[in-house]
Amino acid sequence: MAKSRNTIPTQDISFKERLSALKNLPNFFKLVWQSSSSKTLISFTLRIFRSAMPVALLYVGKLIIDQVVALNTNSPTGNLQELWQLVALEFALALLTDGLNRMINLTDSLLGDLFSNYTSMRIMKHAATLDLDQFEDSVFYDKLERARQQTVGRTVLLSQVMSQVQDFISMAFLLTALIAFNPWLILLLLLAIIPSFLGESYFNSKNYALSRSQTPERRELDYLRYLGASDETAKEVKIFGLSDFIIARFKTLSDKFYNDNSKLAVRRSLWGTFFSVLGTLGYYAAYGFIIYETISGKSSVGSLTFLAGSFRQLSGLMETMLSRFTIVSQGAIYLNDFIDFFEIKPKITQNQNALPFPNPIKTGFVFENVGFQYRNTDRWANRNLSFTLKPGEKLALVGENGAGKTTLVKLLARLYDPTEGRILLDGKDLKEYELEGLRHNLGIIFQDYIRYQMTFYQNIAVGNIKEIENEELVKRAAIESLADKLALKFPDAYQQWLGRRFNDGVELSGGEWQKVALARAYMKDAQVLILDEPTAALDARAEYEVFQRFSELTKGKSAVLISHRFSTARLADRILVLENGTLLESGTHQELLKADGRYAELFNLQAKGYQ
Ligand SMILES: Nc1ncnc2c1ncn2[C@@H]1O[C@H](COP(=O)(O)OP(=O)(O)OP(=O)(O)O)[C@@H](O)[C@H]1O
Repeated sequence: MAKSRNTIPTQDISFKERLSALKNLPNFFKLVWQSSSSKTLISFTLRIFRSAMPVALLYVGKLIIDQVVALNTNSPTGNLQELWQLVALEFALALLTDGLNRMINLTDSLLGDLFSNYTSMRIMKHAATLDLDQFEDSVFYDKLERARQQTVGRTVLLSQVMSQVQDFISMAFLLTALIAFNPWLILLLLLAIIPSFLGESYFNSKNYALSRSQTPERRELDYLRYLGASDETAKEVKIFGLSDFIIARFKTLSDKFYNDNSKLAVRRSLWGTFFSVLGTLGYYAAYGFIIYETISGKSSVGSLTFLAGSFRQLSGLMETMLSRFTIVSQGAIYLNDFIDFFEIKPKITQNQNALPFPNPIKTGFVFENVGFQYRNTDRWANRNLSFTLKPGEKLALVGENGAGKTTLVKLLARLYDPTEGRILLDGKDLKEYELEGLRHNLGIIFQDYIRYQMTFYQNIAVGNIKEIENEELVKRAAIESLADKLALKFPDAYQQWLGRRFNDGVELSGGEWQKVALARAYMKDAQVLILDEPTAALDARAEYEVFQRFSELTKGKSAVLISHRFSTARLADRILVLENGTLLESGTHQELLKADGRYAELFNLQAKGYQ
């Protein structure tokens, strides 16, 4: 399992790289704004008000203390009424601060949810445009996985950036006050904070590099978690007694994960403690200095509390802002993955002046020396394939496992484009036609069709989702594939939930699922019907009936049947025998038997089994 994985090297991210990643922030805010412009605006406005609160509170506090001292020393500036007014003002400011905090948290969390939903949808939308080939690339998959993580993780980035702006304004207020008193205090402040900032930024880049290098393992952990505890895998895991094997692999991986992470966390914590001591030292040096100035009569007691409070708050704010800067810039680096994902473009596209799919097809499909290699392999899944599929013709593809039958169908549907040679439709390259038209005109049921954990009705309607409201069509498709009898057995008839994943779902047998999947092929008025081993799970009677139906229903249409059962294949007008991706023989059942080649050999082998 581990061998097949691509490993991503642990790279350190330099300060410069992190700074340059900040250029992703405008794009990020564009997405936030698109998620909800009103909530973004509200959050921003609330934070501006909130940023003025610390200095206002401290200043009112200073005025209160000066009043108290004046009243105690019977100074002429003492005024009891003013004192109580100030206390009431401070009380109101405290209430307002609390209210603003709550409103900010609420807006951020709502905005975060909207952002997460919006970006999840954007990811699904973009993923749908990409090629099958791209999904089979593990580097792509890692990117998709990291982009997916962004949809949740980035909501934190959102409030972090907003808080940064808020703290910046608060800091400007406090700094003005501090500079007015003594600019040297600022120097002390910086000296106390810079080591802590450098430390934070160093460890954040280490964290990012580590977490990035762990993406393949994280995917494997998720997969193992799914294997070890899911309804779809439970049966086989039990029968083969795989649980210990899966858990052992999980443990090895998760232990390695834990060890790598904990080493870094411990180092980070030790250095963090050291830097925080430096910060505290800086604060007390400044505090001592302000006390000295007050004792020597250069400033009032109120000013002492104001300055000490400002200094403490400023040092706290700066520290938070600096360490938040590294979090924000790190978050911005993660955004690279997100933005990268959206920059992946599909290769299987259509031209601007693409031709509409012909209706009806006139001369049919022609494979001209078609060859295809899957990504990251030197093996040819198909090679030197030349044959035609005429309108109205029924073609059967036979051949041993791995002979290239399914690949041929995928090429026909342009899920992949040929590596060499070309496929023509009515004399023109398939690439010149509109993709949607092509896919709409092919009714394909793959052997690994999806068993949707949805209703029976929806399971059929997915064959032509535009017609989901067309009840008559769905029911007719069910009748045509012989799936309609299932509805009679279900308590909820067509609205019966299928599969066990959700409440009240009914599980079907393999053959029953196959009938449901077959109904999808009849949902569209496709010109070419392709069934990839459509009857493998059907019993003998059902198979016979399905094919009777199929022949009736596809009259005048082209059809491709992939089957390992020769009783099925022999019904075709022409049979293509594939071996190692190439065309070995072709002809009618009788012709091929007469030729006494591979087809005859395989046919007789199967017939013998029935004797
Ligand atoms: N997604 C893929 N990536 C890489 N190789 C693949 C992929 N799918 C199939 N192959 C390889 O391509 C070859 C042809 O596979 P294909 O699925 O076309 O065979 P098939 O004739 O349909 O087999 P079966 O009868 O078992 O369904 C096989 O050797 C297989 O290993």
